[in-house]
This record gives sequence, structure tokens and C-alpha cells, in this order.
Amino acid sequence: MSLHSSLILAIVERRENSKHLDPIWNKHHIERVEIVLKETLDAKGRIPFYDQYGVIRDVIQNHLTEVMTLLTMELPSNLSNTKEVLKNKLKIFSALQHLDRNCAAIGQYQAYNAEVQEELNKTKEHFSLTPTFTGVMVHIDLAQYEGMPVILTSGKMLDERVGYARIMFKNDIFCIQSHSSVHCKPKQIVFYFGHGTLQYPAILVSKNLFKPDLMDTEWKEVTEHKDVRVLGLPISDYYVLMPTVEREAYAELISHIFQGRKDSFISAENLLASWSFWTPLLQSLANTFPRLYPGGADNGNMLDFKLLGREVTFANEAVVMVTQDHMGGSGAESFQVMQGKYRSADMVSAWPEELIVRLAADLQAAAENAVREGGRFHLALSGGSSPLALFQRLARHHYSFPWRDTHVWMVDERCVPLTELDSNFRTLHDHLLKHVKMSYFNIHPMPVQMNQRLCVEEDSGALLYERDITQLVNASSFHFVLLGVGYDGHTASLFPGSKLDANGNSLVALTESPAKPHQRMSLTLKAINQAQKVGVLVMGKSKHELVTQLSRVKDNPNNWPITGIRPTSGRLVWYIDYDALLG
Ligand SMILES: O=C(O)[C@H](O)[C@@H](O)[C@H](O)[C@H](O)COP(=O)(O)O
Repeated sequence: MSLHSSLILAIVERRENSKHLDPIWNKHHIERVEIVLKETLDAKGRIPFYDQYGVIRDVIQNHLTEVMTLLTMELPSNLSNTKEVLKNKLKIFSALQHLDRNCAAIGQYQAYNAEVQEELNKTKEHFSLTPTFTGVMVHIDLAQYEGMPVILTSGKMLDERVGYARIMFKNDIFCIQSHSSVHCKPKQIVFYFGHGTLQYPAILVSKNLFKPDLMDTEWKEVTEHKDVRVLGLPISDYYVLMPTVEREAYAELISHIFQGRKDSFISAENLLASWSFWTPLLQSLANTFPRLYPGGADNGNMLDFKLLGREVTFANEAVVMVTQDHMGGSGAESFQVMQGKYRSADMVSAWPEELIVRLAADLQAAAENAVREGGRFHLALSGGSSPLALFQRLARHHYSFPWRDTHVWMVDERCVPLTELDSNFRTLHDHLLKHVKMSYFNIHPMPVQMNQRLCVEEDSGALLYERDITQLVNASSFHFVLLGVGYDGHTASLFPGSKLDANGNSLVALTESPAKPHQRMSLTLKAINQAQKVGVLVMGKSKHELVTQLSRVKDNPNNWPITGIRPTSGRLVWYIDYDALLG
């Protein structure tokens, strides 16, 4: 057995050997899990390596992720069956919720940049955005752990060198008077990997939780110890278990972790799963400026972070404020939302984040209005990448959105099974629907798969969808249709060159896309133009050319399908971010 596994197996063994743990190892009892590895050292001398990877790839992606999977995986029937352990760990990987930059707070110790300039021979203008500190919140999409945050934290140049995994349990006892009595105290289990105040590896269980069994001889209870505090509690408040035989492995492993050594027993599959889980977070953080911290005890509480719903932010205002100017942004006017006209319709423009905030607010206002007037809100949503930030915003910030009275329809769909990553419905589901409380009956995916085949005319999927619209939506007029626009001027799945009028009176049609997947189902211009409000969302520098072109062309739906969007009695609003508008 390799070093790494022998340390971590202690965690699994404990889980397995304790009859007390099984019933409380779930979201009902666990408040949160914290997995922490703090270092006091800097990255000096290792910069050519470190600057490419940063704290996430260096520590979080391997060591701390490994601890996380072992703490949360289903226990194998036989611990020495490495295949089963691996299978169970991979199950956790596939249940991890996608991470974006809101899920992490990042920092960089102040001297780091000078070290980079020196070791990489960079000029004084060079600024590295590599984080040397991070706190990340992860959620596991399993019924057992729903809503239970797992927090992974690591950093260089912190106040002490310590590593532990702490399971904090909910305290369901409401203490009225004597707060110092034992049952009012925090309930936690700490797998202490060493260093820090305790110095030796140990498992600590709060006395108000349960008394751990000593079923094996590998662990013994320690009752005599120095008078120290461990994670907020005097050591006398814990049952303390120590390994009986001084397992060299612990000491060695810890020193490997602190030296940043990568060798461990983790299988290639495991490594790949971890790599692909962390990559999107790194990509989304690529332009984020880390908070600078002085290092050591001087950090005070400036790296404390808080969890706000699904977001992680630093708890205190930054001491070193970094303005957008450092990033080449344009400072003061960055928060303004501008109103104007575009193609003789209304236009709202702002920096991406403010634009999404505004669009989400407009959607909520439209929803509340519709529900007030008629008890229902019919919303049709597009695919594509632009609305993702909107979906996330709605899911994370709009708790008073009237989802119960909202019907969600699709503007268009790719002819692939709804579970495929390509499917517009799948994207909508993953980023919005599964995070809000909506009735199944109000969710209307397009029937692209019927009779075990995809988008075949004779199966009449388009007709079926049209019938649903006519039956449920008053005068087949959606309250809000959200569109995107493609580089070739397509909107929904209505592409240049396809005879759009040929759809006549139909509301839904099968169409062909020049790009894969070719077959599509789409609302027609007629269906969209009957809506009460149509929003077109255009984001990103890469759309600037298109926005300029569209501002010049006349309405010509056959060449530029988006120009066919002219709501008959409704209102059209363009939501264009500054990147797309100004380039
Ligand atoms: O299924 C789709 O792809 C669409 O509904 C499509 O009309 C989309 O809105 C545009 O192609 C813009 O896509 P982006 O937002 O990814 O640029």
C-alpha cells in the first residue's frame, strides 16, 4: 500500500468501523466539510513550475480532492478492493457540481510577483494572476449530500503549517441559558494530518457527538495531552485517537504534500477525472485578479471568506484595492447601464455582469406582471452560450421569482437526445431548472426524440409542440422570448438561406443548420413575433463585427434571420454588452 493511501485510509477505516457515523453521514446532520492544507512557505525557487499551476493544481486538485472523495464516497464492501474504491470515487467525481469563478475566492502573497519577474526573467510590467491561496466551495449532486458545502482551502505564506479535514455537524440543540454546557458546543470530527497545534496525526471527535469505538488495535485513545486548543475547542472537549504504531507514512506523506510532491497511488482515471473537474474553474478564473495578502501573521483576517448561497467571497473589504485599470479596463463608467436604440428598437448596454443583472431583473418584472394579470408567465428560452450567465444569475439571486407560476418553453432544440451535452434542454436543465422549484408539468422540452428516432417529419414532433403552445399559451403569445444571435445572423434555429416564409402559419418547424448537429426544431418567426416581449442577448468581443454589420443592414430575414424579428404588437429589446457593442 502506498504512503498516500495509508494515511487517507484512516479516514475510510474510521467511517467503516463506526456504527455511529453511518446514520449521521449526510446533509441532515452535516453542516459542512472543510478540508484544509495551510503552508507557511513561499514558492521561491519553484516559480517556473508553480506559476503555471498555482495553488489549485498544486494542492487542491490532487491531495485535497482525494481526501474529499474518500470522505464522501460510498464505502466499498471490501476496503482492500482497490477497483471498488476507485469506482466509488469516480461516482463522486461524476456527481460534483460544475464550478465557476463565483465558487472560489483567490489570493496571492504580495512578494510573489517580484519572485515571478525574477525567476521567469519578466519585466516590471509583468503581472502574474496565479493564485497562491484559494478557498473553493464544492457541492455534490447526490441526495445524501444535497446542499452540503465541501470547502477546500489551501495557501502559501499563511500563519501556520497545518492540514486537516473537519466535519462540522449541525447542532440541533437550542441552548437557552448555559451556553458553556457540553451539548451547546460545536460538534465535529477532525482528521488531523499533523503539524499545527497538535503536532501529531490524530482523529478527534467532539465529546458531545459520540465515543468512538476502538475496534481495531491500530488506534488508541489518548487521554493525557498538553493543554492546547484545536479548531476552537480545548483538546479536553474531544476524544482523541492516535495511531498505535507510529506509521512513518503519516509523517512522510505530510512532508511530501508540503514539498509539493506529486507521486501518489492515485490512478490515471482518478487523475483525469480530477483534472477535468478543476479545469473549468481555472479557465473561468483566468482573468480574475487575486486579492494580495502580505503573508504570515500579517494576513490577519484578510483571507477569511464567506459562503453566500452558492458564492464564495472574502469576508472583509480588500486592504489593497485593485482597480480595473490594472486589467486594462476603463474604471469609473464600468457600472453604468446605457439605454439607446439599435436597429430602431430599444437597446440596453452595459458591461457583461451588469447587463445580465439588468436582463434578469427585467425578466423577473415581466414574470411578476404576467402572474399578477393572468396567473401565469410563459417564457421561451434559447440555447447557445450567451444565456448561461443569465440562467446562473436567475438560479442564484432571484429567490422571489414566481417559478411556481412560470411555464418554460424552448425557442429551439438540436435533434439529439435531451440528455446529451449538445441539447439546449440539457444546458437549461443543468444551469437553471434543476436549481429552482418548478413543477414538472410547467417544463416543456421540445419533442425531438420520438419512436426511438430523432426529428422525423412523420412523427409530427413540431406539430405536437405547436399543439401544446396553442392549448396552454393565451393566443399563442409568449410573455417573453429570449433569443441569441449567431455570427451568420441566425436566431433561434432559423438559418440564412432557409425559406422562412415557407413555414406559413406554423409556430414550430423542423429546420437545418449549416453547423452540427444539423437537424433542429425551432419556433418560427411567426411564433416569436407574436410574443409580448422579445429580448435579444448579444455578448462578447467576437460579436462586435456582427453587431456593426447588423446595425447597417435592412430587414432581410432570408439572409439575416434575426432581422425578421419584428414583434407585431410586442416590444423588442436588444441586450448588447459593451464588448459586443464597442469591440
Ligand atoms: O441553439 C442555439 O444555438 C441557439 O438557440 C442559437 O440561436 C443561439 O442563440 C445563437 O447561435 C447564439 O449562440 P451563442 O450565444 O452561443 O453565441
